[in-house]
Amino acid sequence: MKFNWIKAKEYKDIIYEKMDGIAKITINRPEKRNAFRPETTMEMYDAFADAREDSNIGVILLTGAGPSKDGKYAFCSGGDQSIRGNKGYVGKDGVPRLNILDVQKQIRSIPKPVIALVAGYAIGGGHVLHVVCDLTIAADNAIFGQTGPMVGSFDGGFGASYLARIVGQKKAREIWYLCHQYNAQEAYEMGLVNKVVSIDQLEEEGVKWAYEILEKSPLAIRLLKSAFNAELDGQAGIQELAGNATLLYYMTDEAQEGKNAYNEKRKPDFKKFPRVP
Ligand SMILES: CC(C)(COP(=O)(O)OP(=O)(O)OC[C@H]1O[C@@H](n2cnc3c(N)ncnc32)[C@H](O)[C@@H]1OP(=O)(O)O)[C@@H](O)C(=O)NCCC(=O)NCCSC(=O)c1cc(O)c2ccccc2c1O
Repeated sequence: MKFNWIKAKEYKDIIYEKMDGIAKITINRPEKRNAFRPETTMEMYDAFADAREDSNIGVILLTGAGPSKDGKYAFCSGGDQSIRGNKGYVGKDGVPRLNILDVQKQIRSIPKPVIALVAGYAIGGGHVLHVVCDLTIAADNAIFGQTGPMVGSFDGGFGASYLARIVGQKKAREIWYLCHQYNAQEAYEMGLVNKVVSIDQLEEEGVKWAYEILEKSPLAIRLLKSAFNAELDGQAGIQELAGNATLLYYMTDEAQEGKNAYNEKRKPDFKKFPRVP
C-alpha cells in the first residue's frame, strides 16, 4: 500500500516525513548499507527532536532506504568505517564524534513509541539502533548482528546491557563474542523483534501498529515508556518517570493552588486537598 507521506524537512542523509500523527525517519545512504556518519546522526537528532516537539505526532517509525542499486536492503550497517578516525567518526568539520550515542538516548527518552522497521541488514551500530527502539518489525529478509569485536569497536552501553535484557545474558554474549548473523525468524525466536512480515508488508505493518497505538491514551503510553525505562536507566530513568509524575501533578488543582498563591502573593491553602490513604 502507498501512503501519503509529507516531507517535513529537507535533509541530506535522511528523509523525514509525517502522516496522520506518525513521523517517519529514513536513513538514506543505501550505497553504504545506510551506514551513518556524524552528519547523518546530527540530522537524525534534529528530526527526532522535531517529532518530540510536534504534539500532533504520537509514534515515530525509524527505517532505512532501499533497495540499493545491487538490489540489497539495509536498515543500517552502523558507523561509516571509511570516515572512522582514531577518536570517532570524522565529519566534514574534521571533528571526531560518537554522536550516535546521543540519538540512542534520545530514542529511549522521547515520550512517544519509536518503531524500527528493519529490512535487510541491521548490523553493528545499526543493530544497536533497532535494539533501543521500543518495538521492531522485521521484514523476512532482515539480518541482525554485531561486528564490533571484528572491526575494532564495541558498544558497552545500551548495545550490551539493554540487548542482554531483551535476549538474556547468554544470548547477548554470544551475539557480541561470536559476531554471527541471525535471520528474521531467529531474531523473532530470541525476542529481538516483535513480528516478521514480508518485505512488501513492512511499512504497512508499521503504520498499522502506529495507528493502533495512536488510538490508545497518550499519557498512559508515555508513562509506560518511562516506567519500562526507569528500571534499567538508573537515575536518568527515574528522572524521566519523575518528570511525568511532575507533569501529572501540574495538572492538579492542588499544584495550581501553589502556583496561584505565589503569583497572587498570598499563603497557599492546601488544607482543602485531601490526603488519600
Ligand atoms: C552490512 C554488511 C554485512 C553488508 O554486506 P554486503 O556484502 O551485502 O555488502 P558490502 O559489504 O559489499 O557493502 C556494500 C557497500 O557498502 C559499504 N558499507 C557497508 N557497511 C558500511 C559501513 N558500516 N561503513 C562504511 N561502508 C559500509 C561497503 O564498503 C560497500 O561499499 P563499496 O564501495 O565497496 O561497494 C557489510 O557491509 C558489513 O559488515 N558492513 C560493516 C558493518 C560494521 O562493521 N559496522 C560498524 C560497526 S561499529 C559501529 O557501528 C559503531 C558506531 C558507533 O558510532 C559507536 C559509538 C559508540 C560505541 C560503539 C560504536 C560502534 O560500535
